[in-house]
Amino acid sequence: MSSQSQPLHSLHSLADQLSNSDFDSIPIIDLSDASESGTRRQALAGHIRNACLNAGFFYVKNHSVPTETVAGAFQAARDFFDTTSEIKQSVDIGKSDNFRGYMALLTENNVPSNKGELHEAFNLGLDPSLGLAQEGGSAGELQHSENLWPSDQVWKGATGFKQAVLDYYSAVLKLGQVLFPLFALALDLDEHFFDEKTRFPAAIMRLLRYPGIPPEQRDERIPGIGPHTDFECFTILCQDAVGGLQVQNKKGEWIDAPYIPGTFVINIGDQFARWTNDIFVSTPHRVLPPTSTRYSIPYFFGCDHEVPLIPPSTCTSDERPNKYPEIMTAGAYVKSRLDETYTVSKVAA
Ligand SMILES: O=C(O)CCC(=O)C(=O)O
Ligand SMILES: [Fe+2]
Repeated sequence: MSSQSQPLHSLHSLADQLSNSDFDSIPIIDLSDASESGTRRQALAGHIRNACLNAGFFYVKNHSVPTETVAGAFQAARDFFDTTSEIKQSVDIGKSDNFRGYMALLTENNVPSNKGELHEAFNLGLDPSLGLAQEGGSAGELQHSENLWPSDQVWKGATGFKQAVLDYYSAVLKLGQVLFPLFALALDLDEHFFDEKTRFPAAIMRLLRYPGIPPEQRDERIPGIGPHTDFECFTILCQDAVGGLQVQNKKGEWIDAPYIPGTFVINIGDQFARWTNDIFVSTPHRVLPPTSTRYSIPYFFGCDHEVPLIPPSTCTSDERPNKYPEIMTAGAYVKSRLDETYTVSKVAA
């Protein structure tokens, strides 16, 4: 099906109505109908629309990413973070021009008045070996480039690690490509609206490990990850069963986003909020330091770097003029946000 979608309800009136309501839980959306056409697909897009206009967060089930692929990625994360600091330092983010590689504990800080965050990370982007990355890009934009992989010489698990991580990366990339047309329908756009804009998607993935600490040793200024919004269009997050992720509603209350087996958590990022003239909401979230080691894998999905973030016609009106008249490309926007957040690690590198 490719036709311009029929509006589900008036997008603007629903956006106004939902911006005046609040949420105290996060909806679970069944993606079984993602491959359907007609009314079932429209109904699915309607559920996604309500979630994006209200909480900015939802779970998806029946997403078709194989369980073994997810388990393989978590095992790879455990194996990597359990190696030596020498192996981790061999791929330190300080060696990357592009935010790729390993970040040690406390080197990230979403809230400048804090003292760092209690997680370590391994960052990667669209890997050239997948044959999808675009060369070059304009000055000031985020560039596609090589990832930093540990070599076989320093770690005998290196090849298996890369394979498991890229298997997961490719599977979640496909899920992102299933979601973009549904977001288009949710915005009353032709479902192919994003196709040309996501040929070389800015898809940055992170393996995260939060060490467990006893509650009495928690320092308020050292969160697991401090309150923040994500930068890209949307995030596909897989978390283990430990818990600690919380989402802030409009009243300022922190709502738990617990582990639900077999699901991913999807949340809207600032690029989508800006692009949709704030019809989609990008919601603050944080992770409390867990009492036992926690692993998670966020995957940040953006559009091609050179795409200008101009709100589509369905997102503006006389009553809702464009709030962001300064036109930025997606790549320049994300780079400016990464530069702000990653100052700590660059100084430390
Ligand atoms: O670890 C999590 O559950 C959330 C991570 C997160 O919010 C992020 O990396 O942006
Ligand atoms: Fe986040």
